[in-house]
Amino acid sequence: MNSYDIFRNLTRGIKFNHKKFGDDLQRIGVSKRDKNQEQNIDREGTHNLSEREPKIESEFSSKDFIENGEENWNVKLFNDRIFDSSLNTSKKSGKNHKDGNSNIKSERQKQLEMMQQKINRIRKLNGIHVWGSDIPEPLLSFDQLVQEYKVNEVLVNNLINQGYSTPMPIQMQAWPLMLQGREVLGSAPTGSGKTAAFLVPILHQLQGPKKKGFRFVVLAPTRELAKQTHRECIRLSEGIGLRCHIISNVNRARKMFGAHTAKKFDILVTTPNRLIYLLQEGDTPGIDLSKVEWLVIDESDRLFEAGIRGFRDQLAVIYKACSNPLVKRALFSATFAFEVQHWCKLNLDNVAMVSIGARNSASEDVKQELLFCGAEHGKLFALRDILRKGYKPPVLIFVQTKERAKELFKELVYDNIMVDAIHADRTQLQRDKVVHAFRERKIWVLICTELMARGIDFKGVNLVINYDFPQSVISYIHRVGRTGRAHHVGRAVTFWTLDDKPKLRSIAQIIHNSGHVVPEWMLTLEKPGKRRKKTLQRTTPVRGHVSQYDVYREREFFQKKIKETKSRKLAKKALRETEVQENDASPLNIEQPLAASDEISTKKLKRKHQKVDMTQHNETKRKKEPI
Ligand SMILES: Nc1ncnc2c1ncn2[C@@H]1O[C@H](COP(=O)(O)OP(=O)(O)OP(=O)(O)O)[C@@H](O)[C@H]1O
Repeated sequence: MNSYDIFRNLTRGIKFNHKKFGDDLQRIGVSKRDKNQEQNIDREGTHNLSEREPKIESEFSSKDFIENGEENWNVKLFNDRIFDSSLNTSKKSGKNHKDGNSNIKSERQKQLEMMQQKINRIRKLNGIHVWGSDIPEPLLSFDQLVQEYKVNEVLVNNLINQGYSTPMPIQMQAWPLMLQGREVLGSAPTGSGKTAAFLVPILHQLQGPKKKGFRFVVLAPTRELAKQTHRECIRLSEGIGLRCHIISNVNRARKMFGAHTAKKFDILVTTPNRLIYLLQEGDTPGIDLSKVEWLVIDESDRLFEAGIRGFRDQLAVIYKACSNPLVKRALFSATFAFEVQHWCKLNLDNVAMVSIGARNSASEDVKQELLFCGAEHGKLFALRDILRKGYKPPVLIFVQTKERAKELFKELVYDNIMVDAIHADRTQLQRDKVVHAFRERKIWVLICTELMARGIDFKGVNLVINYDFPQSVISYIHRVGRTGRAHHVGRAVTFWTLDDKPKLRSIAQIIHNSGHVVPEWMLTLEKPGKRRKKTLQRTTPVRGHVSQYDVYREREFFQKKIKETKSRKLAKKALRETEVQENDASPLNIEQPLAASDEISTKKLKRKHQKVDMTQHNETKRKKEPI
């Protein structure tokens, strides 16, 4: 239910003076009643706004918003719908309307219609899809920020100093919405400026430092992304005086944010885990979030995931800690989960949803291809082949696990390539150094795990190689999105083997949808059933070793183990046999009659001993013989 629904329910049965409130009623979609309606209403004695009002949820449902992400999706605004519907209801009312049609469509309505058409055109041109009530017009230039929304000029200059000349589509629509204080769910392709889309309006609204404590919190799924957002925040707020902090060490942060010192800061960028640690450890929370005015969840679908990978439980604790009743929330991501959308509709106040381009699609600026490598060891040949033919650094290579990252690193480090690896086993300091060196172009090829798949903005990555096939479509979109950012062109090559065939169709479809060529048969592969799809999403194929050398080494290791265990078993057996022999020789056994089975086993033993004696005899004989 949005604010207009609430308004409609509250005003049920109330008659409005159309002369006085004409403009407002028109804005929320109540057309001037004709005579028939007037009579009906009088008879019923009510003025049921909700019945007259087109329900946006049913006409322009969230499903439309999500599913009609295709190009032919006709963006219809809430106001547009209302306007059309007011005309439609008048048309339906028959004769009276025919005469009065020209009166209803007043000059002002015509102007409104034209304006609306213009807005629709802008949105269509930029692939902007919106859902919600009363969505403002998109901004087209930075000047509009200053002139219409009175945004701090220092902030706008900081944008220009970054080399930005015009707003990106997500910024065009998210800026006016957030500047009006609206809660937003924003989705736009990778590398399309979502960070600035939420930073600019909030930095403006904070109105400089206020010594109140944290008023703006940004949550990011990884430390690397939090660091990047923190840096961007400092860059954009330069000259405004806002103090931005990132939690790198929780113990230091605890001392820093104690009840008094926390007042020094305005903005906090962190991962949910670190914040939770501060909120829950000890008797009193190590951080006060009661003054938070804006809470932004970046990579929202990742943070909303349930289970060990997700942060859903942590988010609940953080929401609770942001106890300011006026706190506003905004969620952004390149990929869109129905669950997040559903949550937003239920929990956010008059939420506005903005989506750029088709839902869950890879960036069109990335040239994507699939490369069949046969089996696991074929990948290393393929990779060396790509690197040998010539490549333009920086290059990112994604692998499935940290073990594989280490193995691949060992392989490439001797190939005369400036290569390094980043994964969860490396210390924070090492990770920071690697990221820094990669940004500085001291490292040409960076091997990484899923850790670096989301949000990280390395300028000018030319090539992304999915050495291991991604676990899901979502993972694919984020991984290849590390290149082709901010309208630069990039390339992504995805290796696949027969083990990856079950997931091939979905990834091929994504590549096909973004306008790149994939073999036709891949698109017609059988779709997995619902249950299979779920298990596929959760599991990854067990991959062998990266290098053939490791395979041999492992085989040798196991063969040695098997030999060892065999010889151990034999030794044990021999020991047991000697024990039996000793027992046989004991006077106790001579006295006692043997059981039938014992008799057989002793017979067997004797035969074996005889055999052993014979072989020993033969060997000694052979030794004595001249060669
Ligand atoms: N208006 C703009 N004009 C030009 N470049 C911009 C603009 N806004 C942001 N950028 C640049 O675009 C790049 C990508 O921005 P950002 O990291 O915010 O993308 P994103 O949409 O958050 O990507 P991801 O989904 O991968 O997190 C950055 O290098 C940023 O500096």
